[in-house]
Amino acid sequence: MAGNGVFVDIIEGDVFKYYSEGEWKKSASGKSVAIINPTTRKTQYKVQACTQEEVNKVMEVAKAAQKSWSKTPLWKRAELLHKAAAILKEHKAPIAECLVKEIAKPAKDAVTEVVRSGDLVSYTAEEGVRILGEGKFLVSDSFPGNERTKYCLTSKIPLGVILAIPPFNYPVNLAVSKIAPALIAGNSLVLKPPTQGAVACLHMVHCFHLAGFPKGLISCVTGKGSEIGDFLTMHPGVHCISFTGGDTGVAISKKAGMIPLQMELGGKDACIVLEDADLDLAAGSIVKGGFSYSGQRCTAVKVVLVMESVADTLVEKVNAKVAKLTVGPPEDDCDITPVVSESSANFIEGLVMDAKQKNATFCQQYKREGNLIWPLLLDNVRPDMRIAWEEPFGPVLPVIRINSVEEGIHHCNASNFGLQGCVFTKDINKAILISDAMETGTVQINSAPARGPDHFPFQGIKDSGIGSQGITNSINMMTKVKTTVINLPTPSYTMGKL
Ligand SMILES: NC(=O)C1=CN([C@@H]2O[C@H](COP(=O)(O)OP(=O)(O)OC[C@H]3O[C@@H](n4cnc5c(N)ncnc54)[C@H](OP(=O)(O)O)[C@@H]3O)[C@@H](O)[C@H]2O)C=CC1
Ligand SMILES: O=C(O)[C@H](O)COP(=O)(O)O
Repeated sequence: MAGNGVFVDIIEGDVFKYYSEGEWKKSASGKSVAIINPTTRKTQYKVQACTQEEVNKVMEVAKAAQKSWSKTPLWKRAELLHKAAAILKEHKAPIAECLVKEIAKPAKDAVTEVVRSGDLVSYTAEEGVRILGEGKFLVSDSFPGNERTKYCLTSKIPLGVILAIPPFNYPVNLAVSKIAPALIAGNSLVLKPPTQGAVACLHMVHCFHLAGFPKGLISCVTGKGSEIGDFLTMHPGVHCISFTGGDTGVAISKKAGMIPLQMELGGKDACIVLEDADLDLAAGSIVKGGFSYSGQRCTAVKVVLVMESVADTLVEKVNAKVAKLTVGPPEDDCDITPVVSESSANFIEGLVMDAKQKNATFCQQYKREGNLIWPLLLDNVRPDMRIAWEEPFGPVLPVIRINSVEEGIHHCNASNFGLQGCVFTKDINKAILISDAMETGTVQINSAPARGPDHFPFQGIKDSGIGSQGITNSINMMTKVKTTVINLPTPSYTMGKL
């Protein structure tokens, strides 16, 4: 159970503590933030509402801890990360329980998230040892006008203090995808977890604490993003921000100082289905891609663009699969569980009502109880409907019928987002042409969009983000190239020559 066993230190009374200077602390604010269980809509947990002074302290100790951590041998950093990964996996049950209660993630998926996170940490340790152990060696005489008098050695050095802000939907996995690269690269890390998902994050941080990382190297401050977010992101002690979430990221990028930003934001991933597609494969992928975790994935299929000639058959196949989805509480491991908050459910309902008013075809009856929304496929959606462009982040999927591939690509590229997309066809040549034409960070051929496996590059263009994630890219992003140039008095290849 949350806050029990090895986790007993992280809670006092009914409020979870925050983590600073290697210790679990109560905030001087005396205030707490409630975490509402999306299923019961009652307060499940409480976390500290940290103050600006506490943020200042965390930044100060992060700076000092980073100095000695950057001198810690790479293999030792890797060893600690492997240890943390093992502890995390060992305690997957209580952490997964938090995910069930805080964000209504289906029970099995919650366990998968924790195990995947442990694997991500281990892989990052190994990748870090490999890529940070390598540098470049350049000689000067390859550039016009130079003799061979300069030897240039490059290596990668840490940035300093990394601020990590993950979203609610993968609070543990999208936190460690920032923490592990930051640490292996020699940085310190300040985590601001999402409010929904904060308690799962605090448990995860305790696993790093148990692994024995130096004091102050990792900190975790809790509080509402709307209250402490700006103070954190504009803090002069931060040298890099790694953020995953919605439009908040766009606002952060406008306010942050001259520091590297890694932004993974929203998406409206399109699924283009051609006449020659394997329609069973497409239907299965659309249901999995559109409805897993109730559509609350940035990489969810968020609009289907299907050729008119196969649309009836595809819609029929998708509907047959939608009918089999189980709907209910996450504890029962249902496919469709309550969405994260009442405001999110209201937003989704707004999109559905707009589509209804504009005469979309409802393949199922719209049904909602509290935050639980039954899966809904909307056929014959047209571009004047909001659902054609906005991301519901819920179990509602629009189908737009198209008469040409160009029409599909045009719709995809007219979006403000450009995260992922997918195309279903048996013609690989066509698939490649479509992939090149789609303005998205990734295109999947004959499968639904997905971030994983976690070592693949993951990036969005336009409003979907800045930079690229994936283990290797994140490690590189959290480092800076340092060069040392050896200047020779005479060209190095002269000795021994006549
Ligand atoms: N491209 C990607 O990889 C992913 C994108 N997303 C996108 O994220 C959205 C849903 O996630 P959600 O968590 O609701 O996104 P939000 O943008 O609302 O929140 C993300 C994080 O930002 C914090 N935050 C809120 N306000 C501020 C602020 N002013 N300064 C700094 N941090 C702040 C939140 O804290 P708090 O919870 O306390 O408000 C949370 O930790 C969707 O749009 C989705 O597409 C989600 C996952 C992956
Ligand atoms: O937040 C998200 O939606 C994730 O980045 C998606 O991850 P997945 O595609 O591996 O589920």
